[in-house]
Amino acid sequence: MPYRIRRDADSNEAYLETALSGRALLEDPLLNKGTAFTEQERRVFGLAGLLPPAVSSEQDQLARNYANYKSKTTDLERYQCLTALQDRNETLFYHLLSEHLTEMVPIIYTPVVGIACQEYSRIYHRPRGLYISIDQQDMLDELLAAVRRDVEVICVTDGERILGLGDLGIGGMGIPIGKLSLYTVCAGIHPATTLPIVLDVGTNNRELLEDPLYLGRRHERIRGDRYDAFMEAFVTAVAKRFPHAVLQWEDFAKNNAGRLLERYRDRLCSFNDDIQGTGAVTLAAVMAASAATATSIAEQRIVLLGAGSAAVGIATQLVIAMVESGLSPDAARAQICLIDSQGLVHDGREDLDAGKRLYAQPQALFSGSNSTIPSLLEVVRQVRPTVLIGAAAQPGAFDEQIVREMARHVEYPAIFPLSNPTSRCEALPEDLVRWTDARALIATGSPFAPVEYAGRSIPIPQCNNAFIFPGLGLGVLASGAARITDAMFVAAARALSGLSPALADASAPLLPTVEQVREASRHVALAVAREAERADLAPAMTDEELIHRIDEKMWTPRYLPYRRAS
Ligand SMILES: NC(=O)c1ccc[n+]([C@@H]2O[C@H](COP(=O)([O-])OP(=O)(O)OC[C@H]3O[C@@H](n4cnc5c(N)ncnc54)[C@H](O)[C@@H]3O)[C@@H](O)[C@H]2O)c1
Ligand SMILES: O=C(O)C[C@H](O)C(=O)O
Ligand SMILES: [Mn+2]
Repeated sequence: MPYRIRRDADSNEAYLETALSGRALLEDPLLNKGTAFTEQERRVFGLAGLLPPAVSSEQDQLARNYANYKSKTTDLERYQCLTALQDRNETLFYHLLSEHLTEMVPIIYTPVVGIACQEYSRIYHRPRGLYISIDQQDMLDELLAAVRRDVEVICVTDGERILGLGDLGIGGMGIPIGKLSLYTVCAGIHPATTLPIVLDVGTNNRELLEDPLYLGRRHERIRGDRYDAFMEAFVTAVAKRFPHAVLQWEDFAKNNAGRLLERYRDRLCSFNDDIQGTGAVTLAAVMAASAATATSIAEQRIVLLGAGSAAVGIATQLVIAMVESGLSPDAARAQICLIDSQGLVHDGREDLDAGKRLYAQPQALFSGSNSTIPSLLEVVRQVRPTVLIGAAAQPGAFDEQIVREMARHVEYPAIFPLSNPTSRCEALPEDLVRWTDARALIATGSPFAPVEYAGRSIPIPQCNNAFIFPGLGLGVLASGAARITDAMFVAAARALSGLSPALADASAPLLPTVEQVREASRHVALAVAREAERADLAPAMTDEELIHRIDEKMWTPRYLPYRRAS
């Protein structure tokens, strides 16, 4: 690390000590304060002449950067404006974000990060994190060593399933960058300790392969043994260089997502966010909906559109929670219907993988159906679900007929179109409100403005794994947990659902707002740490000790005075 945080012996005030000076100091985004360097700091660090003469306060800089942001006319320009700030001054970037969460999180995260990934090779201006190609397998140790920082959280993708947008190759790098920014925004993890990585194994996206500006390797995706050997070498190198880091797998295509999770979950502290993080936030929303309707989770009849990473992750955690509330695993699974691109997952189908087969409904139950594989509408008609969840990236899939059919049988239908970005969402909240006369309990994957209906303004909560993974990582790091388990995600879900505004007022949103996410992450972290201890994966600590460790890890982005290291 090129710096240390110390405390003054007399005043006990924190200060930052660094040996960097001149341009090198201004060019390190973790250290740069730009025009806020004081006269004295400018003298001590050799900055004279390198900055305009006026000294700005942090507030002046916030005002200047916010005005600059406000002058942009498109979302992509807003994204570029914010990432440019991140690349020159991280403290100011996070300070500005923390004051405009509702406005800016949708820019650096879903939905706008999706456009940024699609346009990655056109808007590229500066590298961030690590880009590792499959032909660099024998250099992995070297590449990780060059990071020269103590990394605590890694987020890695191979770019094959970026949100609901498909294979974006190297452009997928926008996702690990955005996810790690959220670790800092939502849980205070210091940006110096995070590392985004894209593993470039090629792309099958024709448009990218033919784009002269494309920045990734220009070949089809490499699969099979060579892919697996590369992943194995990657994990081995990570475990050697950063043995205590949390490794988050993100936006891998379905087949690889599940396999990598299973292969590595017991080898190092790793989890798959699309499977487990999504499972937990959705479980929290279902728990809150159960409480709001004075029912138990074991009574819910759940229909999931999609049977991929997100859907299977959601189903897995619903089953754990239903079993905890008294059902047998078989009885719990019987209450969950998965629907994939062919239709209902049922036991008459021969095309099911092991993950789906577990949830196969008896085909005989659906004998009234017109087709051998019942459609979503037919399933809704037959099952009369209390909860309808979308994770299939099929915009408009929850159409008026389906939603009205569901709402005929259930007083407060819970409907969660979770697919991202907004362009992939299964239904628009304003339609859901209208079709159900505002009875629907709604939560969406991407953010939506409140819906105005019958003289009311109905806020739409966001059901996004961002309410889970930052707090989970924080809890793992604070407790020193050795592994990450499904039970930790269920604990996280329980903690999050405990903060649901709907517990006190059944008509309130099912989940907290993004403005409350830092507090939510703190609760999630404590619950995760407690579960780690219960499972003997972390040393025993009092609540007080744990909370102290969690709070100590939560960085608040503010400038410190600087002193020169001697
Ligand atoms: N809100 C969140 O926190 C969150 C988290 C993870 C994923 N997601 C979103 O969920 C979506 C799916 O992600 P995933 O990782 O599960 O992807 P995936 O590729 O693993 O799964 C997609 C699933 O959709 C099914 N599908 C495709 N077309 C269909 C159709 N016409 N009808 C029914 N099913 C169809 C596929 O068969 C597959 O089972 C993405 O849009 C992603 O952004 C949201
Ligand atoms: O990135 C998000 O907004 C959530 C999720 O991880 C996704 O892949 O859609
Ligand atoms: Mn994801």
